[in-house]
Amino acid sequence: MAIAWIPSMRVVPSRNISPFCIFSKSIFTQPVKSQIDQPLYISPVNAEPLHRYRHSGYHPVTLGETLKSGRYKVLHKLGWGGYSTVWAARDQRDDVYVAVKISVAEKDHRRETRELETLKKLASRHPRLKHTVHMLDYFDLKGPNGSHNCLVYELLGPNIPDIIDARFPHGRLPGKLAKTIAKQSLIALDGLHQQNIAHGDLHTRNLAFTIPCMDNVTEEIFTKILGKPDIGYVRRRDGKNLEPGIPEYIVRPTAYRTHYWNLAQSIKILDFGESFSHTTVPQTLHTLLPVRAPEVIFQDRIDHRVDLWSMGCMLFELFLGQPPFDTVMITPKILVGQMREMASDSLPERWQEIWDKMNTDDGGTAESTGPNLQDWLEEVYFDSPQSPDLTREDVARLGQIIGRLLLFEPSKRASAREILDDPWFAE
Ligand SMILES: Nc1ncnc2c1ncn2[C@@H]1O[C@H](COP(=O)(O)OP(=O)(O)OP(=O)(O)O)[C@@H](O)[C@H]1O
Repeated sequence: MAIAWIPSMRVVPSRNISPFCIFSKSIFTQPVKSQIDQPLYISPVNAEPLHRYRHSGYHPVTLGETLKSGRYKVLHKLGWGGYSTVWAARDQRDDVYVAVKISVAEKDHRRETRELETLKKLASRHPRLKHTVHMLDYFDLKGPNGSHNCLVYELLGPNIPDIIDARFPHGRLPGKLAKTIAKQSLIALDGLHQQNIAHGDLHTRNLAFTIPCMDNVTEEIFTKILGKPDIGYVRRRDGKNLEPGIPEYIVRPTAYRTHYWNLAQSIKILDFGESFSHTTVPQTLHTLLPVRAPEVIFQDRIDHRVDLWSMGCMLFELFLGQPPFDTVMITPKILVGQMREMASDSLPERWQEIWDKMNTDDGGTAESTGPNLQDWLEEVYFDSPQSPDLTREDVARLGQIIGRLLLFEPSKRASAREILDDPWFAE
């Protein structure tokens, strides 16, 4: 059955939309009396789309339920993505708190297989990589929407955008913290590349802070630290019972009470759903569009150096608080137009024909007239309402470093190790 989803706080008449609505319990929105009196549909903010709870979609989870024959007790929601919902749980066998990622039940398990293979490879490495999430267990879960692969990870904290939202109102990390995070992500990437693993989807949402160990605190205190779960009940408008695949309620991911820990903690890279090695190079890569390497867009051969382009974009965002390329309404053509301004080299001859076709297909041309990388960095950094804590020289050197990564030609990009060896990172 089709269930509509409205990705905002907009309120619209339900007649043409959905047999379901979400009744707020204080929570996603202020309670709206007319939700009940009139047919309104209000969507929660920052929660997974309800319509994906169907055959081959998400698994409906109830707080307090246990998974894997009573072993993992679900306590809170940590996040969600296009392919999974992720839950904080107590491992009742080993007495530790963990994160359980429950994948959608698509028939094509290629993505989960890739993630699992990479994580197994990383788990077998001793010592384990310090800045890469550790997988602790995995299992299959059968539910009303199909069979789901579940990966159990060490519990991590908020990701970079979460921390910026919670702690840095001007949208930018302090320079020193940005440098620490940049260094740690480069160490992680260097370690992955040395293992012949490409991440394939590096962006700031996939960098999470480690948190202090909470294994000895009670479930009650644990839930307090994560914040009381924010729940919106799902009801059928016609009053009939929900189908088994639809969750009784949707939980909004924890907003983490970030004042409980300091940010001197380190970060780890997560989400290996797009990872590959030279033996499993994927046909297509679904890297987030604004950090997608040009060779992916031009459907050329790809290798681990796609990560170096994404790392260039990520460094830009870490220090400046915004990505180098537009994230709104972006299309591959607009993106390549912007890349041509920022990249330190010109578009390789072998892609010229595809580029010309991109431009003639819809009439317009995307030759951009924006600033180059160095001008753009300075403009974004020094025109911000946040007072600068990097000097003009720092910003110039950062620009040089990013310029060694944002190169169309993958073979010219500096490796993660070479960037780490730049004296600016040693200072
Ligand atoms: N180990 C963990 N500890 C805490 N939170 C986690 C952990 N793993 C994932 N999360 C949270 O869950 C969210 C979704 O996880 P992940 O990105 O792995 O899922 P996905 O379905 O592959 O997402 P995407 O659509 O971005 O590829 C993350 O952004 C993060 O907030």
